Amino acid sequence: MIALEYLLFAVAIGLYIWLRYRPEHVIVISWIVTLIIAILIAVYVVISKGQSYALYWLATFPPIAYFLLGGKRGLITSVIFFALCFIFLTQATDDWESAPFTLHSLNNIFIATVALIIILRHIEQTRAEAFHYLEEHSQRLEYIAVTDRLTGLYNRAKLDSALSDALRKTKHHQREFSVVLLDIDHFKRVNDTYGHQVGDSILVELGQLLRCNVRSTDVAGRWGGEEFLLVLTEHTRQHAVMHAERLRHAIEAYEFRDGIRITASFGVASYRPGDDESSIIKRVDQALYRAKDEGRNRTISDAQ
Ligand SMILES: Nc1nc2c(ncn2[C@@H]2O[C@H](COP(=O)(O)OP(=O)(O)OP(=O)(O)O)[C@@H](O)[C@H]2O)c(=O)[nH]1
Repeated sequence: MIALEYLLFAVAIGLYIWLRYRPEHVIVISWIVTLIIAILIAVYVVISKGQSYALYWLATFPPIAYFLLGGKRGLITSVIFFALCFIFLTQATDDWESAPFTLHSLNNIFIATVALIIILRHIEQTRAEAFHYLEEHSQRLEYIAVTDRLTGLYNRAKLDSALSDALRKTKHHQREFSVVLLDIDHFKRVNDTYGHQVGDSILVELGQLLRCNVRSTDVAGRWGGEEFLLVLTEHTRQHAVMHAERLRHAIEAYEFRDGIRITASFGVASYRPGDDESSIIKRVDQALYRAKDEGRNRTISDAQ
């Protein structure tokens, strides 16, 4: 029996260590470990014939169950385990002639255990609430860190990291990728004519238009002022130019707030071996500059 106990104990420890490397099986392994520990404690109580030192081990079960199974499951498992142990021990006192405890002491153990379960439930609930609060808070901070406040698109910091990611993946997997830089034409006039607030609304609407027109794998963000950058993964230059042209027509056809219409100029640059962040941005900037220079409301690529 003792050998079996050691074996079960070793299995429980082994499974617990394995958990660290198999997080996808966390629930199944947690249940198995909890069950093994419940069996170990129950067997120990039975073979020691309910000696008081053995009964102390009962108190270790609720913390383990809460730790491994979480608040709700830990509570239910602890209650079931203790109800079964209590029934078993009450029955056992009839069979064990020299039972080392009285019903009174068993009641005391029962009451102390109920108190322990309630305290652990409270601690677990507080821990879970704190965890959810921190999780929500960190998601909110993460959102703020990568989002442009006005348009809700990604901000410059996120675009920088998306650009670095795209470059790394492209170099590693020999794939294509392109960037598109667009700038609203004569935006100063919009501000001067309708006011800065209307200008802001147009930037917001343009942000929504861009968001609806990029794939989930692409990244669209505000590069600064009235400039927006798209990082288009797995886009050849030809595809990126077509994409930019579609967007340009969509912007031209769109009726913004108060019936205002705007146009935008587009620069397109595609990855060339040896590129880094600054070289590809320099080319897309030059392409955009040429689009402006050649009359605006057009798309120019770094191959033209
Ligand atoms: N409303 C608003 N305007 C902005 C914002 N950021 C930049 N601008 C304005 O964008 C305008 C950019 O002006 P310019 O750089 O002269 O360019 P443009 O008038 O668009 O002319 P081209 O780019 O040459 O076609 C300026 O008037 C800025 O004040 C913003 O967040 N909100």
